[in-house]
This record gives sequence, C-alpha cells and structure tokens, in this order.
Amino acid sequence: MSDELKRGLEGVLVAESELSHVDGEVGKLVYRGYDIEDLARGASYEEVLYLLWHGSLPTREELDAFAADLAAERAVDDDVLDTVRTLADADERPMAALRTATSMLSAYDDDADALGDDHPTETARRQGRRITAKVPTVLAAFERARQGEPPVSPDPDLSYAGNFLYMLTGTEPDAVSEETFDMALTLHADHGLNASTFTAMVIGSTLADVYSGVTGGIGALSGSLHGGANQDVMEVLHEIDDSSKDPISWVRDAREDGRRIPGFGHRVYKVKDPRAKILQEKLRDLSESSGDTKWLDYTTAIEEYLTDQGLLDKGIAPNVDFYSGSVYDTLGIPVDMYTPIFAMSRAGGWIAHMVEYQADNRLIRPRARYVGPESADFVPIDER
Ligand SMILES: CC(=O)SCCNC(=O)CCNC(=O)[C@H](O)C(C)(C)COP(=O)(O)OP(=O)(O)OC[C@H]1O[C@@H](n2cnc3c(N)ncnc32)[C@H](O)[C@@H]1OP(=O)(O)O
Ligand SMILES: O=C([O-])CC(=O)C(=O)O
Repeated sequence: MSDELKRGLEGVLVAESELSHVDGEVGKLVYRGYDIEDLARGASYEEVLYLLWHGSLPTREELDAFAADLAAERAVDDDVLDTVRTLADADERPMAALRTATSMLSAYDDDADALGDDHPTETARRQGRRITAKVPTVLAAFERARQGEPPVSPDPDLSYAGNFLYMLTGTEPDAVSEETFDMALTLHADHGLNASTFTAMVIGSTLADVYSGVTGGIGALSGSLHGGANQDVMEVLHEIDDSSKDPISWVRDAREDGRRIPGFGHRVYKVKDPRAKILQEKLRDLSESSGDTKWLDYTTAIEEYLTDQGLLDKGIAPNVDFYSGSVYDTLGIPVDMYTPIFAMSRAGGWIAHMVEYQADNRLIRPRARYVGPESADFVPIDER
C-alpha cells in the first residue's frame, strides 16, 4: 500500500471509463472518441445523451424513440412545484433550490429505492432518464416563481433545449437561441472525473440511488472552484461595467489585490479549454449579429491581457466558465441560473458515470494519513 499523499487526488487514477477523455496538454475533449467540436456543431443534446448512456450515436429512429421517452417524463408532481414556489418565496439560491427539489423528486418515483444487486444498471438508467427529463421543469418553474409567474407546462413536441427556454419564458425560442442553448448543453455534458462527477460516483459506489448521486453532484458543482465560476465570471463583468475602470485596469488591480480571476485555470487543462474556444466563437457570432459586443470586448481584452502577463505560459488559461455566461446573457438568462443550467446538462454525465461504474462496482473508500495525537487520556466531562 503506497503512503504517497496526493492532495486533492491530483493525477490519481481511480477507474477506467469509456465516456470522455480530457487531454489537458493539447486542449482536446472527446465523448466516446468523438471530438467535442464535432458534437457541439453537429449533434443535439439528446443525441449526446444517447451516446453517453447507450455507447453509440443513435440512428434517426433510435433518437426519435429516445427523445420521445425523455419528453414523456418531463412533468413533475404538483407537490414538487409547491416546494419550488416556497423556495423561491424564501429567496433560496437557485443551486440550493435545485438540489432540494431534485432530492424531493425521488418521493414521486416508485423505483427510487437503493439499487441493490438486481439489475442495478437498468434501474439506474430509468431513474436517470426521469431526473434528466424533470430537472429543466423544476428549474424553469423556480425562475418563473421568482418572477411571480405560474409554471409553464412542458411541451413534449419541443427539443430538450427548446422546451427549457419555452418553460422559462412562456414563448417558443427562435432557432438561433435554441441552437445556441443546445450547443451549450452538449459542451457541459461530461468531463472525465471532475469533482461533481466523482462525487456522484462515490455516492453510486455505495449502491445508493441515482437521485442521491445527482443531488450530491449538484452540491459539488455549486462551489466557486467548479461550476459556480460561470456565475462569478459574469459578476466580475458586471462589476467592471459598474466601475469607472476599463477591464484591463480592473483585472490588474484585482491581481495586485491577490484575487483569482474566475474562469481561468484548470486542474487538467494547461492550455485553453476547447469548450471555451467554441463558446467564444459563438459569442462572437451572436454579438456581431446583435451589434452589442460589450461582453465579447471585455472577455477578449481580459484574456489578451492575462496572456501578455504570462498566465498562459504558466498553464493558466480560460476554462469553459469564462465564456458561457456571456452566451447565456445573450439569451436573456439571469446570472444566478448559469450554474443550475450547468447542472442540468452535467446531470447526463453524472448518470452515465454512475451507471458505468456500478456495472463493475467497487466501493470507493480511500484513506487519510492520520496526523492526530497517538493517544490521549480521556477525562470525563465534569472533570475537564
Ligand atoms: C467547470 C470547471 O470546474 S472549470 C474551473 C472553474 N473554476 C474557476 O474558474 C475558478 C478559478 N480557478 C481556480 O481557482 C483554479 O484554477 C482551479 C481550482 C480551477 C484549479 O486549481 P488547481 O489545479 O488546484 O491549481 P492551483 O489552485 O494549485 O493553482 C496553480 C497555480 O495557478 C494559479 N492560479 C490558478 N487559477 C488562477 C486564476 N484563476 N487566477 C490567477 N491565478 C490562478 C494559482 O495561484 C497557483 O499559483 P502558484 O503556484 O504561484 O501558487
Ligand atoms: O474537469 C474539471 O475538473 C472541471 C471541468 O472543467 C468540468 O467539470 O467541466
């Protein structure tokens, strides 16, 4: 047994996976061998889910059946919607509301018991399908409740992406918005053993149900070192906009104050994240066609400045969170919904990893080096 300590499990191999691979040296991401750029530009989010969950890209017929099955599960129980409204009234943060509501969904699933040994993969798949279908409904209802609006019922004839935007606004999205959102979902669907996926895997390795894994994944994703950074980036852009400073002076001062720049740096990528490149191009297209290039100008200026300052040479480059928020802003999505939207997409990856791992399960249980006292004499409470 090795006694080498790997803080943050950096570089530690804990499983084999066929789902996705991140090559951090060259900035390449594949899902089951397919380059993320090809998938983002050529496949819908439903196709990507099928690929992750079933192992191959679907035929047209397989996709239609899969998408219809998923769409048929979109409705959520009124009790869950009541809870979502209560959370919105209490000003709960969207990620916390999503975590609570996702956990509650299991109460309305007859299959939600811990998986046990009988065909765990099928049960996990069924739960995963339900969760994936219902999370957008919960999230859109939460945002509507915050606006004082009733929830919009899901439309099974719309795509996964189109239906979410429809439930959020009550209006069917135009083709550009739907396509943009769909692309963002594909880009966020999976990413090796990132912290939230590993969390879901650890939970799944105890043979707990998929609701528990996804609920745990949401908690892990919410932090500012992980998915929470997309909201932080947008808050920085607004902070710059509200200040008297230009983006470069703001970032220079922030760095002098020892602040980290959200949306930069990554445990695996030592070059620019390929997803950031795709989102930046999308932002450029959207900004140029609308004529509003403010966020494009700010983000590009910050990236160029930090590159000139040598951050890229140290392996600190823009990650997926640096450009996603500006893209969501063009769709009119509120800033604190960015991380929940990340969760909505990543749930597909969490479920895929839980199913894959449980098919050849081994309880995940590492150890810590004990550095506490060797022995301590116990003193009863009244004598301390
Ligand atoms: C979807 C995702 O989860 S993508 C990541 C989203 N998170 C963020 O964007 C938050 C900002 N980034 C960070 O905090 C980090 O880059 C992390 C947490 C993502 C990765 O961190 P780690 O692999 O643990 O690297 P670590 O924190 O050790 O940083 C290594 C060096 O880079 C520096 N660094 C890392 N990120 C940044 C940043 N955003 N701004 C400035 N410097 C940074 C650190 O100060 C450190 O420098 P040092 O060696 O001189 O002390
Ligand atoms: O892989 C990571 O550590 C973080 C990340 O980019 C993701 O989860 O998408």
